[in-house]
Amino acid sequence: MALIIPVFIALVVIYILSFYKKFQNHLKFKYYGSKIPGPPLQPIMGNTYIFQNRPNEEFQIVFREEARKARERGDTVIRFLLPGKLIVWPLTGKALAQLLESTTEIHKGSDYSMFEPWIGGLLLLVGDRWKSHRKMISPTFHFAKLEGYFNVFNSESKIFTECLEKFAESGETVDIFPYINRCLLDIICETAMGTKVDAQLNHDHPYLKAVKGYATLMLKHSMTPIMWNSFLFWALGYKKQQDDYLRILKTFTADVIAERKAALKSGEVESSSSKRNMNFLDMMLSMTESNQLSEEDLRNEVDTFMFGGHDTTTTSSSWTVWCLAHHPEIQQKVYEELIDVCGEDPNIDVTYEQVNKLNYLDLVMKESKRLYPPVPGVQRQLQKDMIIDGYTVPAGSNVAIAPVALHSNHLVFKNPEIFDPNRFLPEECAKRHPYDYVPFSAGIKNCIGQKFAVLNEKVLMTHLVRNYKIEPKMKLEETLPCFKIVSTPSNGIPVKLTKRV
Ligand code: HEM
Repeated sequence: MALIIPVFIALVVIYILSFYKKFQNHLKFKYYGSKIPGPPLQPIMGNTYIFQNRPNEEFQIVFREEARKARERGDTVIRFLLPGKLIVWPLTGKALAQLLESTTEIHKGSDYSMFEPWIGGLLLLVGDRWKSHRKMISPTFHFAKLEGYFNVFNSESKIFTECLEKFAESGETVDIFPYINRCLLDIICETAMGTKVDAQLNHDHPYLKAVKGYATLMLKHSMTPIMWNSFLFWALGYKKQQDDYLRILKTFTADVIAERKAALKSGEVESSSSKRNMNFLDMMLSMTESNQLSEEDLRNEVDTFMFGGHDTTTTSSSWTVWCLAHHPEIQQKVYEELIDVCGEDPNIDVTYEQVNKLNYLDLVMKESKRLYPPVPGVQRQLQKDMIIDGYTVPAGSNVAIAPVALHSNHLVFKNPEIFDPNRFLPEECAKRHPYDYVPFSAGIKNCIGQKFAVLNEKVLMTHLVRNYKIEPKMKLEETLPCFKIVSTPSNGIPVKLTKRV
């Protein structure tokens, strides 16, 4: 009993000190932030007003607009100041180079704290653990392995086109986004985990609903200072929401691991004897058996792959469909190339060699990722002060790799709002700084699944475009990329499909 009062006082002091630390940071960020160009600051809330009372789908427009104004002033960086948080966006590939080429500034930004209880794998790791995990996982994406995934890419893409057939027959509008989402979840589970989940046949898959809910909660957290206090986060009911989503997400991946372990143990499936031929999960399982990886590391990497491997590709493929729907002449050119390279039969499997010959589709997909970057931005939290284009950005600030701003640079991409695949012809690419276009980020923490993602999307497109003519059922600007972890379309991807004969 006698201890209660001192313990209580100690807790109060710790609580006040933690606020004091935050307050000190706030003053530091305010001091440096006010010297970096950016939108006007309000006394305490800084730039919070830019995001308040705005629907999410307007955020990307606002960011592009602020970046455009900054460029017109001749600035190459822009800052956003929130209470206790300084965010700096380099606006050109050149200004971004210092961050992307650093081998030490690879810590994810403070917004990723919400990610931690969900996916603690490669994406969030740093230091020696990151290096050793990256080395272990890289063979999953060896080109010979990628070729081996083609069976699954083809068979799941065929189920996808079959699921759409009823809409072509009835002429009814279909929001193609959830169809792509389920197909790509099936693909990542089967290729990387060796497990069939048949999400395409089970439309209410709880995992997909939980991913969506968690992403929305994360975004709300990053934009709402009141949620940054863990007590208020709990008291306002957000912690319960978070825990409910986490339970679904974690149970799903735990089940995938358990099923694969059981199937291997019973001899129902056989893992390859050579590491080069193993799928991602079998390779991770063999590393846990030899104690190179803990059970927790294994679960974290599976969670990372599951998320990284389907939500990004879904968003990317969906925007490519939207671009094709709105540009019939470009769609026709893609179709002609497909017939030329893959032949007349729309249901025949496509091969690795054929896909590598689809040069025009490649340009189209690159341009779609420019206009609608699937990951609009990632943030790094600086460990040390960094000078970016003459401005001191203090340690603890967040610096963004922001394709949403870089890809709309009118000084690099003329008329950036226009969809023009020819921007990616080799002679055009040669005129730009390599970091002016970074949908998969760059440097040592770049996307490990980039090649997988591109091949997967290409195979999906070959099946869709060979089978159907796609028309939009909304104006281009009536569905907009949200500013979430990925650029989800605000009103889906509503299209009309007509069976090609
Ligand atoms: C169009 C699809 C994709 C896009 C646009 C994309 C984009 C990105 C971006 C922007 C990063 C962050 C890099 C950074 O912090 O600098 C990243 C990292 C990562 N991505 Fe992807 N990604 C895609 C597909 C995939 C796929 C299919 C997988 C796995 C199968 C995957 C797995 C990962 C992993 C594990 C990381 C963390 C890498 C590390 O930190 O070492 N991604 N991705």
